[in-house]
Amino acid sequence: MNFETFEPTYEAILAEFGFERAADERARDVAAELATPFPLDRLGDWRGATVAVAGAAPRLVEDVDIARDADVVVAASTAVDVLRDRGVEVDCMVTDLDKNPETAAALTRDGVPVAAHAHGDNVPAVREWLPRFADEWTLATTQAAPTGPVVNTGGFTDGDRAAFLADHVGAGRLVFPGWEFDDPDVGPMKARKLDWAARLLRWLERRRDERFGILDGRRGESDAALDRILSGGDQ
Ligand SMILES: Nc1ncnc2c1ncn2[C@@H]1O[C@H](COP(=O)(O)OP(=O)(O)OP(=O)(O)O)[C@@H](O)[C@H]1O
Ligand SMILES: Nc1nc2c(c(=O)[nH]1)N=C(CO)CN2
Repeated sequence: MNFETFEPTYEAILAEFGFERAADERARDVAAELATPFPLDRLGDWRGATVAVAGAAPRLVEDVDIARDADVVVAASTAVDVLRDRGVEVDCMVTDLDKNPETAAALTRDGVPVAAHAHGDNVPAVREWLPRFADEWTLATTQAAPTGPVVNTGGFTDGDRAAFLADHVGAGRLVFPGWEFDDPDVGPMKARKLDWAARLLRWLERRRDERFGILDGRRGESDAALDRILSGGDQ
C-alpha cells in the first residue's frame, strides 16, 4: 500500500488517539537521519509464499506450529522471542522498539531484517537504538508520509504493519499465529490499538479478497468503521 491510500485511515487513527501528525513527522525525520535505504528485495522473495504474521498474544505458544509450517515468518515485537525460544527462526521482525529492542538489534547483526518504526511517542528509542542496529538489515518505517530511506507500506500496530509489509511485497497466503483481539489481559489503550489492528486487517483482507480466520466475529464492526473512513475514496 502507498501512503496516499493509507492517509485517510491514518488521519482517523490520529484523531481517535489524539496523536499529532507533526510529532510523527519529526520522528520520521530523526529516523531518516539515522537509517540507510533498504531495497525491499533484501527481505527475500515472499511472492506467492505462505507468510505467518505472528502476533504477541499469549496464545502464540499454542500456535507455534502455524509459524513453523509457513514458508516465511514475520513476527511482531515480543512474538520473535516466543518463537525463537521454541525453535522457530523469524525471517523479519516488525517493532516500534518499545519492549525488546535488544532482540531487534541482535537480529540485524545476524543478518535478519528488522522493520523499525518511528512515531511521535518513541523518538528517544529511535535515537538510542537505530545507531546500534546493522544498517544493512534495518528497514526504517513511518506511519506518516515516507521520506528518504523511511518507508510506509501501511498499518499501525506492529502486527498489522507486518501484514501490510508482507502484502506489499507480494505474499501469497497470510496466516496469523498469536492473535487475540479480545484478550482480557490487555489494558484499555492496548485494547483500542487492537481494535484498530482488526480494522486494518479487515481492510487488507478485503483488498486481497482473502479470509483471515482471526477476523471471524469482528467483520461487522470493522466494516462499519472502514466504510465511514473510505467512502468515496480508494477502497
Ligand atoms: N492479545 C494481543 N496482545 C498483544 N499483541 C497482540 C495481541 N494480539 C495481537 N497482537 C499483535 O502483536 C503485536 C506485538 O505485541 P507486543 O505486545 O509484543 O508489542 P507492542 O510493542 O506493545 O505492540 P504495539 O506497540 O504495536 O502495540 C501487537 O502490535 C499486535 O499487532
Ligand atoms: N504516535 C504514536 N504512534 C503509534 C503508537 C503510539 O503510541 N503513538 N503506537 C503504535 C503501536 O503501539 C503505533 N503508532
